[in-house]
Amino acid sequence: MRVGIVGATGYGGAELLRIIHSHPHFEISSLYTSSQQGKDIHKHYAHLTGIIPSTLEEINPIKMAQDTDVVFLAVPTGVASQLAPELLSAGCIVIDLTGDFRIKNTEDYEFWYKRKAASKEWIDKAVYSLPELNDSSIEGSQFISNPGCYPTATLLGIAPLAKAKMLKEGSVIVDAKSGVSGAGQTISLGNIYSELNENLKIYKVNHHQHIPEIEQMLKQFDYNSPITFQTHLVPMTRGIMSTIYGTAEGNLTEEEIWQLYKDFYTDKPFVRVRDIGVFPATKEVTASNYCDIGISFDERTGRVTIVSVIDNLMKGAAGQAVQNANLVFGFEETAGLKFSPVYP
Ligand SMILES: NC(=O)C1=CN([C@@H]2O[C@H](COP(=O)(O)OP(=O)(O)OC[C@H]3O[C@@H](n4cnc5c(N)ncnc54)[C@H](OP(=O)(O)O)[C@@H]3O)[C@@H](O)[C@H]2O)C=CC1
Ligand SMILES: CC(=O)N[C@@H](CCC(=O)OP(=O)(O)O)C(=O)O
Repeated sequence: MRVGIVGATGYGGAELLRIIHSHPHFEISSLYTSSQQGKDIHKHYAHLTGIIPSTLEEINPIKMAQDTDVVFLAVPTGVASQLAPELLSAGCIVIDLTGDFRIKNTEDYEFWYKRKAASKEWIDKAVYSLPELNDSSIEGSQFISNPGCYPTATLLGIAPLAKAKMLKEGSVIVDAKSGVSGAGQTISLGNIYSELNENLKIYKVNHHQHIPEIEQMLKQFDYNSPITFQTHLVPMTRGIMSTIYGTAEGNLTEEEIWQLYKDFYTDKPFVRVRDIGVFPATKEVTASNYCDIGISFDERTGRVTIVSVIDNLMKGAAGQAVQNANLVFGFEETAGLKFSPVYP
């Protein structure tokens, strides 16, 4: 299958290139840019020298539909709302990594993202796919909305308890932390070395744009309360740790809660539930598509602590996008994604 990538010069795009380069069923066909037409990709990314010889092309939906079988959009949020409908109308299959089509309620999108929503017609056509939590097959879908990085880690951490209706309404608090590549390659004052090094910062307090995405999915599990969700920037390149607190209902023991998680993810190749009392670190999933989960139940307080880690560029973005593309084309879910984490 011929793959086109829009935003190949960004971090998500670079990670897509790394995966697709050795994918058994996909091949890199065309790379598209809004600012570097005619340049070779290795002029932007020297690490790709001699590996991926490809010249960046201008974005032209009609030609893209002819030249590719699937297009990944690794562009800033706000860009896909215009671009995706043009590509879809031209006949492309689109996997969108941005936030533009995840939130089904346009008022919610505009409130949290502070920008105009995409057209409702296309939002309704977009299939939001966090593969481990999908109720039905996405094979044959034309338009996939790939989940956000924090929602992926958080929802995989909460889902088994929430779906089992064992989380007390109003009790969920999420304390999440991300490496700096989560902000992409765009330069900003907050992301320069002297601001980040030996520093820990909370940001977007009570206003993070991923809150409605998480709550939208929790509603599908019949958990209807708002959540408290905070995000922190950590001086590391990759990784997200989402630490989730919630009050457990149903008088289960720690072992029973752990078993619930083991059973829930038993046939899910990318989710690894750790043994009781063992908690994952971000480095243990670096550069892989795994989400690792650790669980503890405090009988004194009745609260469960769940720790969920991912690589934001992999399971949080490009890895999950390829996992979704595999499912759309009916390939093995793990095709091209079987590599182990890079450690140390
Ligand atoms: N980084 C992460 O961990 C995650 C990112 N995402 C989402 O994935 C998307 C890509 O993120 P990321 O790779 O980090 O971002 P980057 O800022 O690293 O890259 C974005 C790329 O988009 C291209 N671009 C910019 N403006 C336009 C435009 N008007 N039209 C077309 N292309 C444009 C640029 O390439 P060029 O100038 O060559 O066109 C740029 O390289 C974002 O929507 C982000 O929210 C989702 C989950 C996690
Ligand atoms: C570290 C960091 O800045 N992370 C970004 C993740 C943004 C992202 O992935 O945006 P969408 O999924 O909403 O498009 C943030 O917290 O906004």
